[in-house]
Amino acid sequence: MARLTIRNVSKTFGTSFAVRDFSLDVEDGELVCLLGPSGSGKSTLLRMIGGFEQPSGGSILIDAKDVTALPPEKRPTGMVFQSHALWTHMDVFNNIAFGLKLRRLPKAEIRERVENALALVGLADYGRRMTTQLSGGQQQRVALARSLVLEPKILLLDEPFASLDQHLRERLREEVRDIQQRVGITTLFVTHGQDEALALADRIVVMRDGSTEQIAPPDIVYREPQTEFVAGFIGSMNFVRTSIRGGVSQHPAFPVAVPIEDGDVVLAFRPEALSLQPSKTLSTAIVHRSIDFGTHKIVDIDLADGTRLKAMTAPDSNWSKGVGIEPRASAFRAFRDNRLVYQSTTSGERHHDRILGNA
Ligand SMILES: Nc1ncnc2c1ncn2[C@@H]1O[C@H](COP(=O)(O)OP(=O)(O)OP(=O)(O)O)[C@@H](O)[C@H]1O
Repeated sequence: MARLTIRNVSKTFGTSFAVRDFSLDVEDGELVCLLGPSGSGKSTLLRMIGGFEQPSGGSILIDAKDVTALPPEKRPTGMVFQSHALWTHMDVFNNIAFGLKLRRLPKAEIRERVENALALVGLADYGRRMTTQLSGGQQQRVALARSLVLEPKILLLDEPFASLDQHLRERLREEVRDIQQRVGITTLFVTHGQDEALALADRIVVMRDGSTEQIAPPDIVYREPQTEFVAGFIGSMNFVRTSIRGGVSQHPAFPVAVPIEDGDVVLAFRPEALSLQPSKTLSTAIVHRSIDFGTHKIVDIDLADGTRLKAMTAPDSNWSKGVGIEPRASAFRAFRDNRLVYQSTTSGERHHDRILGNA
């Protein structure tokens, strides 16, 4: 078990920042996902923690010990990469045993630890197979076992399942979560898949351009995005551009109260927060298409100004052509220059409005 502290870490390549003034504390046994689009600095950050890249500034501590200047082999970290890089001339057993042999451990101990690691990743009978005779998923399990057998304090996973198909990826991430909890190992997991992060993480760090946009548990990142970027990156979100005058949105379909300073904002709300009505209500939209997911329908509608929105409706509902939309029933958030400036929440019959302190 170990605690990881990242303090004001930056990394520049030439004149551009890959990671910018990044700080994070990861608790004992916690699984944190670094989530962000391609190029947001996730891998660079992970490689700096593993010692494969040297920070341009800042420090990295494991259990309060500064490891910033240590090479990878001197750090208590284990890293699993996207491409597993197993040795093809060795069988599975020897791939996993390799690091233990370098440490000159007694043979009997090596055998026991390798067998335990194989059992942990569900490959108990695969020790004598050559790695070329394994499926992609099995190869990634061997890569994971090869890391875990060295009993690192911190496990670093860089998109380990990116090359696998969706079904296998989902199964393996459940397994990783299971193993991670059984072993209780502090873990950082890099992904650009929001589903993966939502399913796996104790906390998610949403990254963009080398900086943190939000650090929070998955449900909070989903329900309370702090920036427009996070709102758009996690889950399905509707955005409506409008301007606020005298505390009221000027958009004809969304004349909602937004008690903030005059100016342009983006209103954001989930498909499940938009209710459709028969078209006799105030504002109307045109149904573009409707997709039946069995448990619910997602209805794409177009507003008069061309804005396309998604509404989640009951599976037995049937919307076509013109519909009314009910803005008062929407729980929305307002963003200005990417920052959250206002949120409204609906609970039952009562409508609560809350102005944020920093609005
Ligand atoms: N060795 C390098 N030399 C120059 N620039 C680099 C190097 N490694 C990374 N970068 C740049 O740093 C930025 C962050 O890259 P990084 O690989 O950390 O992003 P990422 O979020 O992991 O992306 P992906 O999901 O595509 O792997 C990118 O702009 C990338 O081009």
